[in-house]
Amino acid sequence: MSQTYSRRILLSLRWQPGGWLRSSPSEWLSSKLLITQPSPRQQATPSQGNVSESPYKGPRLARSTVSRQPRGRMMVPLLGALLLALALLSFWRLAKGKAEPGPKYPRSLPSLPIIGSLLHLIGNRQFHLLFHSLQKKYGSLYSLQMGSHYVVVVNHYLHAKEVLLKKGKTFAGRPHTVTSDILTRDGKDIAFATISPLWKFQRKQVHEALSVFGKGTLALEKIICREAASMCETLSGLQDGLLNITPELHRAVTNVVCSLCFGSWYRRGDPEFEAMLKYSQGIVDTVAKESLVDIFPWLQVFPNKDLALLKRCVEVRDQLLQKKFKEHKEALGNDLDNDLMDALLRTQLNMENNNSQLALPLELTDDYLLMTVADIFGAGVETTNTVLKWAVLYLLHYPEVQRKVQEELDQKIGFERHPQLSDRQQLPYLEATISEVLRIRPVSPLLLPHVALTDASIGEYTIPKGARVIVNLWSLHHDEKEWDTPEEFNPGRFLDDQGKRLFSPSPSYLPFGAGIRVCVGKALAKMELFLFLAWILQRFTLKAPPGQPLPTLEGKFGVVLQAQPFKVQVRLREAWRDGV
Ligand code: HEM
Repeated sequence: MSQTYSRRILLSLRWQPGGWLRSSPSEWLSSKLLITQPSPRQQATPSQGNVSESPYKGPRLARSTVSRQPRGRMMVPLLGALLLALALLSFWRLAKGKAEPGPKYPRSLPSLPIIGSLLHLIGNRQFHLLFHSLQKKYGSLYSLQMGSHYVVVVNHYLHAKEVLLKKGKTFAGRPHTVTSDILTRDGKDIAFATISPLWKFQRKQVHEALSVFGKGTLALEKIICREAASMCETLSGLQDGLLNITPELHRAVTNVVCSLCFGSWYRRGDPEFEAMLKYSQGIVDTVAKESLVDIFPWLQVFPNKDLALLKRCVEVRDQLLQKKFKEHKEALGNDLDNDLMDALLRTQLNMENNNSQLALPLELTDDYLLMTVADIFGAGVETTNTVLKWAVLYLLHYPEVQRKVQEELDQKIGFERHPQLSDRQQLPYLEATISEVLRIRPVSPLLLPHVALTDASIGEYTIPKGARVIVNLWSLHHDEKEWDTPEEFNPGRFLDDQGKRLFSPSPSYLPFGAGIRVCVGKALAKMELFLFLAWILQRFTLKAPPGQPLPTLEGKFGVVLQAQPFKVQVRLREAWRDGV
C-alpha cells in the first residue's frame, strides 16, 4: 500500500458507534462484490469520500481496502446465492410490512483514529461558543469523537427536553473522567455519580439539609440575611474606594453553605476561609476544561501541571473536610441534626447498628459521606458566587437597569426595613433581572455531561448506549428563533406588557437543567440571588471605576462560566448616608 493510499484511507475513516467506519452495509457489500473485478482506476485511486461532508445514514462497517478477493468461477455462484438471499430477505420484510430503515446517527465532525475530532476542538477553550457555531455546518444535533468517547452535542431545546425530561432516566448517567474521579473519589458524590439508590439517598439528605431539617424557608432566610447584613456592613466600611467585590460575595455565599453543611461560618480574613478560596479557585481552573487527560487517560503517566494542581487543591479540601468530620463525629449526640454532616453521620451510625429503615445496596462509607458534603461546596458556592459576579458586571454595563431595580426597591420596601423573601412577588423587575443574568451568562453553559445508560434516540437519531450527551445551554439561551437580540441584556423580556408579572417567554430556558438530574440547590440559589442583590442595591449604587473602560463581559469557560476579574466602585446611597 503506497503512503498516499494509506493516508487517504486514514482520512476517510471516521468513528461511529460500533467502530471505525467507512461505508454503509450496502456500500460495503457492493464494494466487496465489485472489487472482485477491480478496474485499474479503482486500484490506483481508492475512494477518498469526504466523510465529514456526507450525512451519515446508517451503521457502517470497516471496509477492507487492501484485500484482493479470489477471482474466477467460484465467485459467480457465491454472488448469485448472495443476491438471492438478499432478494428473499427484502421480500420477506416487505411482506411483513416492516421494511425498517437502518439506524440514523447524528452527523459527525470529521475525526481521525485515536485522536478523534480533537483537531477541531484544540486551541478553542470556549467550547460552548464553538459548539454553538458548529450548528451552522452540522445542524443542531451532531456528534464528535473525543479520543475513544462518542459525544453527542444537543443545541435545541426540543432535543434538550427529550434528553433531560422525557428520557431523563435513560440519559441520567455521568461519565467517569480522570479529573472528576480525583475530585469525587471515583464518583462517590452526587453530581458525578451515575444514578443509584445511594445517589437518590444522597440527594434526599441534601434536600433535607437545604430545608434546614424541617425548619423550612424561614430558617434558611435567616441564615442568608445574616450574611447579607455582614456583607453590607463590610461594604459600608470600604466606601468610595475601588473594590474587588468578589471576596465579599464569595464569603457570603460560602458562609450560607457552611452553615448548612457544618453549622458554622467564617469571619473576614479567617485563614481557613482564605485557604478555602485558594483551593476552590484551583479546582475551578482545572476541572471540566475537557483537559487532554480526560480524553486520553493514559496521559496520566506523564507529568501534568493541571493534574498536579488539582491533586494539591483536593488534598487541602480533604484536610478541611476531615477536620470538620472529626469535630462532628466527636460531638455527635450532643445536639440535634442541625447540619448536613450531622445528618449523614447519624444515618451512617444507624446503618452500622442496623437501626436504619433504609435498604441501601451500598454502605454509606466515610467516602460517600464526605463527597456528598464536598459536592454541596463545589456545586453550591462557585455557581451562586459566579452568577452574583455576572449580575454586578451587567449592572455596571446597564446603569438604567440598576436604576429601575432601585426604584422598585424604594417604592415597595423603602428604607425602613430590609428586603425579605416575602417581597419576591412585589419585586418583579429584580426577579426579571436575575432571570436575564441566568439566561445571558448561564453559569453551567454545557450543564454536566450526561451519558446514555441504554441504546436510545434523540429526535430521529439513534444514540448508542454509553454515548456522552452534552446539552449546550448556551445555544438554548442564545437561539435567535427564541430570543430577540439574544446578546442584549434586557430583563423586560421576562415581564408581561404591564411589567408586573414575571413569565418565561421561551421554553428554551433551563438555567438549572431539568428532570431527574436537575440542580439540587435551585431553590436555595434563587433565594440567595434575590436576597443578596436586593440587600446590596437597596443600600448601594455600583459604578464602574471612573476613567477606565468597562470590564469585559466575555466569560472564561471552566467548571463554571467565569467572569474575568474586575473592580467596582460601591457608593452608599443618599438615604443611607445618615446611618439608617
Ligand atoms: C445560581 C446557582 C446555580 C446554578 C445556575 C446551578 C445550575 C446547575 C446545573 C445546570 C446543573 C446540572 C444539571 C444537569 O447536569 O442536567 C446543576 C447540578 C447540580 N447542582 Fe446546581 N446550580 C446552582 C446552585 C447550586 C447550589 C446552591 C447547590 C447546592 C447547595 C447546587 C447543587 C447541585 C448539585 C448537587 C448538582 C448535581 C445534581 C445531580 O447530578 O444529580 N447547585 N446545577
